[in-house]
Amino acid sequence: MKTVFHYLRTYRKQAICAPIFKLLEALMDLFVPLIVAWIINQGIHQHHTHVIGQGTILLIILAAMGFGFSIVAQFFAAKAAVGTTTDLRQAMFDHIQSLSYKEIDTLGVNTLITRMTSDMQQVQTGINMSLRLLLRSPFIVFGSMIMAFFINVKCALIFTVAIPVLSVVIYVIMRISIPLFKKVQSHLDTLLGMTRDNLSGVRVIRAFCKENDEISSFDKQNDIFTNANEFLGKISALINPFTYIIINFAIIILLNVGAIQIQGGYMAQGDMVALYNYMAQIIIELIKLASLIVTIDKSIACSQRIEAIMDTNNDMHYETKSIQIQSAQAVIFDHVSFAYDTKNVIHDMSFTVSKGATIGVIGPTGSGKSTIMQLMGRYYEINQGKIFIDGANVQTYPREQLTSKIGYVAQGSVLFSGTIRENLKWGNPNVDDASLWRALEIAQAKEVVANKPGQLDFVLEQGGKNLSGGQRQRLTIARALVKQPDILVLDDSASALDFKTDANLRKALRTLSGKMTIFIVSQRISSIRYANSILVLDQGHLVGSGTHAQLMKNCSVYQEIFASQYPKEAIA
Ligand SMILES: Nc1ncnc2c1ncn2[C@@H]1O[C@H](COP(=O)(O)OP(=O)(O)OP(=O)(O)O)[C@@H](O)[C@H]1O
Repeated sequence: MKTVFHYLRTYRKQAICAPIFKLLEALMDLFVPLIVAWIINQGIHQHHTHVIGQGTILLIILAAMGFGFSIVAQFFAAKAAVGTTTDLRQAMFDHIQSLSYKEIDTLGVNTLITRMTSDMQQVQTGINMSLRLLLRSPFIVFGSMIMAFFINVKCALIFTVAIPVLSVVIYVIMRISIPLFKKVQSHLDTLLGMTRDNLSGVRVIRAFCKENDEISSFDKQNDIFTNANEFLGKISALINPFTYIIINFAIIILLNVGAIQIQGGYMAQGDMVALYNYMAQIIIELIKLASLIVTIDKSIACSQRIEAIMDTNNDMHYETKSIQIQSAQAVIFDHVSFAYDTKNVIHDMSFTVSKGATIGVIGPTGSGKSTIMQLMGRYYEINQGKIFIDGANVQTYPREQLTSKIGYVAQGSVLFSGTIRENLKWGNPNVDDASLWRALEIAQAKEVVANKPGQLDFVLEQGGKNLSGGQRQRLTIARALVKQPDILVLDDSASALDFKTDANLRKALRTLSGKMTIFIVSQRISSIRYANSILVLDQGHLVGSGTHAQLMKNCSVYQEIFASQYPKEAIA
């Protein structure tokens, strides 16, 4: 809860005013039974008609004042709740941006989305309700008890027994339901993840006729979520019947004791009505308190889930002072080993890449090609060895300086909703249109954009889904080029291009040779054949490096890949 309180502090004034106005409203409510008793005892019983008139006017004034106080309290509570969660949501978003790939992998995207949306909404409701009702309900409950003592001590003793019993019941139910709610939210994470995977992979699902399988596994997860939610609902719903039983039992005793007191002449009939009204007020407040407790339960569970994200810190530390570097070597891997979890996926890897060279990276699926590309940008921290970019250890770079050096085009082409121009300018907001067209030309995307209505102003839908796979790949390559990085990494990012476009792309990239160090990760020999040097990976080991001709002589893995793609040439 400390994180929520931290952000609530900004709205301190509103957070203090809301309960104060709510208590003023409650105070009005507490006077009502006394005035009713006065009307009955003095006005009706003693036939003082003017008391009835005065009492009625007083009741109207109290109601109007209570209404006014209630509206002001609602205004302050809403302002504090919405303001706090807006700030917290922004802080959480900023914090997630600062997390490393490893932390995001560990947490999972689905839970991050649930925590930013549904959990945050729950916290907002919790703050709003707490500010208005958390003090009001106990104030009315204890206020009614104190008023009861002023009216009749014997009858008031019934209140002193009923209220602690009620408090214990509510506390026990609360203790049971908080952990249950956490479970429900984690089921919601899973359900959301399934929905997300299903919707983003809808084409694949249909292509494999897997709709029925998907529907049945969604049904299963939906049932688990529903059952957990129903169970939580049942436990929470126990609060009302239990509190009603206790209160009604207390009312029966009150009526009995009250009747004896009236018959003995120790209490007026109007006082009995007032006592009954106080008991009724206690019921209403306890019902509110019960639903408030359920809401607070949920908010506490949700705020703990939000806090867990805010407490997750990026274990990578970046230098803040930019470094001056100049080296003939663009990249050096010096005995690098790396594991995503416990098992190494990169083993004692060493290689050196000269500036301006074009390097091909090839190897079977899962051999570690993408991993070593990501290690260069320090997306993950290595376990052993050192990586140097431009002669400096990646761990000595400020984050922005390292990021600006590397233009990484990942396997999956990620584009965002917005115009093509906005997407291309991600890496360099100050670039002019002429430079954008140059980058598009090299990336073989010039025609794609030229043929779209509005050209650079053509609006891409979410994920760029109004483009073909190959068109998306070309735009992501152009986006990386716009950044004018020292090192360009094309991580299997030409896989959706036809052979002719792929060949044209490589030809255009050659014009950058000498100015930019280029890594081309590919499964196709044709894409990397003419690179200055080729790195061959197998099961996380560097099993060969050199030109195509050298590897054809001395690298069996490379020979095998070649033979699988050019069977005729391999035999010859
Ligand atoms: N985020 C991750 N968490 C855990 N393991 C991972 C992660 N990413 C990759 N791996 C594992 O690391 C190994 C190397 O994966 P990597 O993606 O680097 O291979 P690759 O050679 O690029 O494969 P491909 O050609 O299929 O893209 C694989 O065994 C893979 O399962």
